[in-house]
Amino acid sequence: MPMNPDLEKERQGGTFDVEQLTHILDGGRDKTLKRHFLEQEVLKDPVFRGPDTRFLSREELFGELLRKHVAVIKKTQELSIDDINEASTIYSAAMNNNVGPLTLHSVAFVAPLDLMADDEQKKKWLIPAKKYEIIGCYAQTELGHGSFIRGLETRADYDVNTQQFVLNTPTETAIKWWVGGCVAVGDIGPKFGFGGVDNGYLCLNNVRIPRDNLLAKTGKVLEDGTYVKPENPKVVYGSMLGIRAALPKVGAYNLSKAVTIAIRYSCVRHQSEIKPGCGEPQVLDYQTQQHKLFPLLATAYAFHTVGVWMLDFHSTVMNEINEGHYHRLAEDHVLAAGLKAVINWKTHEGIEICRFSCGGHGYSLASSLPVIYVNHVANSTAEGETVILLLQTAVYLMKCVIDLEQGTPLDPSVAYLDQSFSKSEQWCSDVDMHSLLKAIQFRSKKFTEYVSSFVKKELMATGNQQLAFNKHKVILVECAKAHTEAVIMNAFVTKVDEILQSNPSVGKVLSLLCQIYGVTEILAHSGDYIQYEYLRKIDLDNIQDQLFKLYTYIRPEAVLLVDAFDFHDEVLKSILGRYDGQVYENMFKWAKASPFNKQDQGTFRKYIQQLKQAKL
Ligand SMILES: CC/C=C\C/C=C\C/C=C\C/C=C\CCCCC(=O)SCCNC(=O)CCNC(=O)[C@H](O)C(C)(C)COP(=O)(O)OP(=O)(O)OC[C@H]1O[C@@H](n2cnc3c(N)ncnc32)[C@H](O)[C@@H]1OP(=O)(O)O
Ligand SMILES: Cc1cc2nc3c(=O)[nH]c(=O)nc-3n(C[C@H](O)[C@H](O)[C@H](O)COP(=O)(O)OP(=O)(O)OC[C@H]3O[C@@H](n4cnc5c(N)ncnc54)[C@H](O)[C@@H]3O)c2cc1C
Repeated sequence: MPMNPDLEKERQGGTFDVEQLTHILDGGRDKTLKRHFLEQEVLKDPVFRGPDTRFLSREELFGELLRKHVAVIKKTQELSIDDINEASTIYSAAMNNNVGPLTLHSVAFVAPLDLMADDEQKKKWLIPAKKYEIIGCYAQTELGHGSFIRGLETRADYDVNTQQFVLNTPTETAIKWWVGGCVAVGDIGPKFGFGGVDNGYLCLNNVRIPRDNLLAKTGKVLEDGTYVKPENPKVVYGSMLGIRAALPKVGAYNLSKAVTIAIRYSCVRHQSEIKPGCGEPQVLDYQTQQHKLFPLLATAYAFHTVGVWMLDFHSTVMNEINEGHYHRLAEDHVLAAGLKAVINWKTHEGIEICRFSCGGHGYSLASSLPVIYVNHVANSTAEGETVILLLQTAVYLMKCVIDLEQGTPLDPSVAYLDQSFSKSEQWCSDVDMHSLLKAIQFRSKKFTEYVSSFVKKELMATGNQQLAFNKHKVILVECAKAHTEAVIMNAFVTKVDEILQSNPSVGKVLSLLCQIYGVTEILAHSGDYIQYEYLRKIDLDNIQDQLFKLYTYIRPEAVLLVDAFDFHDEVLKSILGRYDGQVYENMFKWAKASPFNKQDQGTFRKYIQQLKQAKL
C-alpha cells in the first residue's frame, strides 16, 4: 500500500538516524535484530492468526487469548528463549494489546518461587512451573483487603499431628479475590479491562497442605510447629517487588504505543484552517495539539530510560539478596514503589490524552487506544495501589531527614537531599537540562523538609507515628511524587549525557525532549518554586516561552521519534497508527468487516415492527 504523502514528507525531515535511536532503545543493534527476528517468528506463523480480538465477546476473547498464549509458550520454548525481554517480545507480538491469561503464572507465581523457595522446593515446583507443567497464581488479595496485607483474614493453622497447614477463608471478606489466572473456583465477573485474564475468587474450607509447602528459603515452620523467622522479614514482600520493578518499563511501552498512534494520526489528519484559503493544516501544526502530545512524547522517552534503569537496579539488588546482603532492599522497594505509582498513573492519563487528541476515531477500537487504556489502567491499582505505594516512598523520605540530622549516609538515589541548591542568575528561554534537574531536585528537597516539619510537630504532639502520618498523608504523597520526579529526571539526564557522547545527533534531539520533560514538570508546580523563592515570575515566563520554542524544534522530528519505537503494525494493531498512514481506507474496511454488519438485524425489524403495530 502506498505511503501517505504526509507521513512520507515527515520522514524526509529530521536531524538524526532513526535506526540508531531504535538500537539505543533496544540496548544495541543486536537486540534490535533479535527483536525483529522474534516478531517475525510470531507474525509469519499461522498459529498466531485469528479473529480481530476487538470484535470478540469476553468469553471469546479469553478463549482466543488462551489459545495464543499457549502458542506463545510453545514458541518461546521452541526457540529456547529465557531472556525476559525476548520472551516479552514474543508475547507482545501475539497479544494485540491484551494481557494474556497465563501472565500471572509467570510474573506472580514463578517469581516468588524463584525468590523464596529453598533448593528442594525449587526442584519440586520452580522447574516444572517454568516449563508450565504446573500452572499457578498469586492469591493474596481478599474481598475485604488488598492494600493492608496485615489485615488479611485467611488462616493457615498448623496441625502438628499431621504436619499439615489447614487453610481457611473464615469469613466472606476473607474470600480470595482478584486472583489472576485462578482456575476451578470462580471468575469474579466482567471487569473494566484485563478481559484476557480470569481474575478469580477462591474459598478455602479446611484445605490441608503439607508443611513443606511453605516456601522455606526465608522463614520456615519446624516439625513441632516452631516458626523460624527469615533473616530479613521484609524479603517475604519481595514477590511484589519484581512486578513493581518491571511496571515502569511496561508503562513506558504502553505510553510509547499511544504517542506513536496519536502523533502519526495527527500528521495524517487535516482539519479546519489556519490561513483562509490555504487548505486544512495537519492537526499536529496546531500549538494545542503539540502541547498535548510533545510532553507525552518526552515522557515516553523519560519513562523508558528510568524503566530500564529500575530493572537493572532491581536485578542487582536481588542478586545481592541471594547472596545474603539486604542493605539495598529498602531503597529498591521505595524506588520500585514510587516509580511504579507515578509512571503508571501518568501513563494512563497520557493514553487518555492521546485518545482525546485523535478526536472521534480515537474513541473507536480501530485506534486500539481504548484497548491499550483499559488494559494499562489496572497497573495503577494492581500490584500496589498508587497512594499506598507513594506512602511507602514518603515514609522512607521522612527517615532520610532523620538520617541527615544524625549524619547517617543516605542511599545514592536520595543523595541530592544532602546537597545545597542556589540559583542566582535569571533564567532565560534556553535553560539546559542540568539546570532543570537541579530545580526539580531542589523542590523535592524543600518539600521533604517542609513535610517532615509537619510530621515531626504532630509526632511531638501525639507521640504516635501512624497518627502523625495519617494527618499529613496528602502532602506525604506529594512529597513522594516530587522525589520520584527527581529520580526520573536524573535518569533521563544521565542517559542523554551518555548518548550525547556516543551519538551527538541523537543526543541533541533527546536533550530537547529532556528539556520539555523538565520544563513541563516545573511549570506544573510553579507555585512551589515561587513560594520557595527559587524562581521568579520572569523565570517562569521565560521557560514557558522556552517550551513553545522547543515544540517548534521537535515538530519536524516528531514522526521520526515515534518511528524509533519501532512498533510493527501487527504489534501496534491500530489503524490510526499505521506506519503507512493509510487510515481512512482501512478504517472503512475494518468497520465493514465488523460482525455487527454481518448479523441479520432481525431483532431490529422485530422491535421496530412492534412500534408500527403499536399505532403510536
Ligand atoms: C517480573 C514481572 C515482569 C513483567 C511484568 C509485566 C507485565 C505484567 C502485566 C500485568 C501484571 C500487572 C498486574 C497484575 C498483577 C497484580 C498482582 C497483584 O495485585 S498481587 C497483590 C498486590 N498487593 C499489594 O501490592 C499490596 C500492597 N500493600 C502492601 O504492600 C503492604 O500492605 C504495605 C502497604 C507495604 C504495608 O505493609 P505493612 O502493613 O507491613 O506495614 P509497613 O508499611 O510498616 O511495612 C513494614 C516494613 O516493610 C517494608 N516493606 C513493605 N513492603 C515491602 C516490599 N515490597 N519490599 C521490601 N520492603 C517492604 C516497609 O518499608 C517497612 O519497612 P520499615 O519501615 O519497617 O523499615
Ligand atoms: C487487574 C487486577 C489484577 C489483580 N490481580 C491480582 C492477583 O493476581 N493476585 C492478588 O492477590 N491480587 C490481585 N489484584 C488485587 C490488587 O492487588 C488490589 O486490588 C490492590 O492491592 C489494591 O487493594 P484494594 O483493592 O484492597 O484497594 P483498597 O486498599 O481498598 O483501596 C481503596 C482506596 O482506599 C485507599 N487506601 C487504602 N488504604 C489506605 C491507607 N492506608 N492510607 C490511605 N489510603 C488508603 C486507597 O488509596 C484507595 O483509594 C488485582 C487487581 C486488579 C485491578
